[in-house]
Amino acid sequence: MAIDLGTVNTLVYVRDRGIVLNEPSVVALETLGGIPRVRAIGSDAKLMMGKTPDNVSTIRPLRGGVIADIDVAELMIKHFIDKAHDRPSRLPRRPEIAICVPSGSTPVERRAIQHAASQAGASKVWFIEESMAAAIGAGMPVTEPVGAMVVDIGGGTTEVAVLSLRGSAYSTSVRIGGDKLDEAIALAVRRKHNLMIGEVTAERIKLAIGTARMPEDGCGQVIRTKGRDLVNGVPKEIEISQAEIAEAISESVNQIVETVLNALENTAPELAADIVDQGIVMTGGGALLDHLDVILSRGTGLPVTVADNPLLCVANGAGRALEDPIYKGVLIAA
Ligand SMILES: Nc1ncnc2c1ncn2[C@@H]1O[C@H](COP(=O)(O)OP(=O)(O)OP(=O)(O)O)[C@@H](O)[C@H]1O
Repeated sequence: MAIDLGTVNTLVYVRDRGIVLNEPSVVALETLGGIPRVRAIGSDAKLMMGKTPDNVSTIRPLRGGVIADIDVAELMIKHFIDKAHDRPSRLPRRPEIAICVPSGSTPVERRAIQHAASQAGASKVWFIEESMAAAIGAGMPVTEPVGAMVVDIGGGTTEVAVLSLRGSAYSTSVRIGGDKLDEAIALAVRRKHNLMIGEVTAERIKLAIGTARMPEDGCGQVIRTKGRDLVNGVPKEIEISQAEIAEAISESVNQIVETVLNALENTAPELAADIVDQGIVMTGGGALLDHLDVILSRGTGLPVTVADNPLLCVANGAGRALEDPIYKGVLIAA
């Protein structure tokens, strides 16, 4: 079994069956008589975000590429492993589990993750770097003596790595991902339209009309969105254009391009030459942002491709690393 423990989504991969679980990394806690208990985890908890009464809170235990709430993260991991077990399967009772962790996680956090996996029945726990898993999942030649650059844009972080011979020749991570784009959209709507919107609405706008490039006609598509008027406090509906979104997220997009340029500058010449031939591969949900590949290609002067099913690359790659002996060495024993 392999788990992609993401800031926004958690995926569980099971040998011979592929991805059996793909749910938001969200937990809803309800406090009754001063004692908190779990109300919902995953998709059900996400539906409650921003709509809870005072005694219920929705928590995203991973934020910005780090584990913000270890106890809740542990609960969530155990729940997802149990749920994957519940589905009819030929899962061994005590599987080996490879977990893909945020690169910024500390030894204490990794121990907590290991503890949660062991509690849920893992016979052995392995860790795998997110960018390595992403590259394997994208089908990149990570076992060969060829430099391969992967840019994994998740919810909390963007990980950039140059991989060769099952190892990482250079890697870096910045706390810019889908969440930052959503925040930038919410801020722009507040500043320009005096309208307060929640993070779920901001993400919905991004998924509907988000783009990394200014529309050629200067405005692009327009959608209507609702929120609370900051002046008189009542609900209101406004129209927002693709150009406004492109402008709002441009700073974050530029930072992603800068991070990749920085990585290229720090890459050994022979590996850099391979990247010129092979190009850059983007993975993670952020890779689906309209025209981001074009902007990155323009900024670096290199070919850029988006992996097939970029949201699934990390989980598929971690699963493959566990099953295929060719990847021996990329897993780190917990
Ligand atoms: N079509 C799309 N356009 C733009 N962004 C998208 C699209 N589809 C998904 N996303 C964004 O991708 C992000 C989730 O990606 P992913 O599941 O790869 O992240 P994660 O693995 O949970 O995060 P991390 O790797 O930082 O821990 C969310 O911010 C989501 O809004």
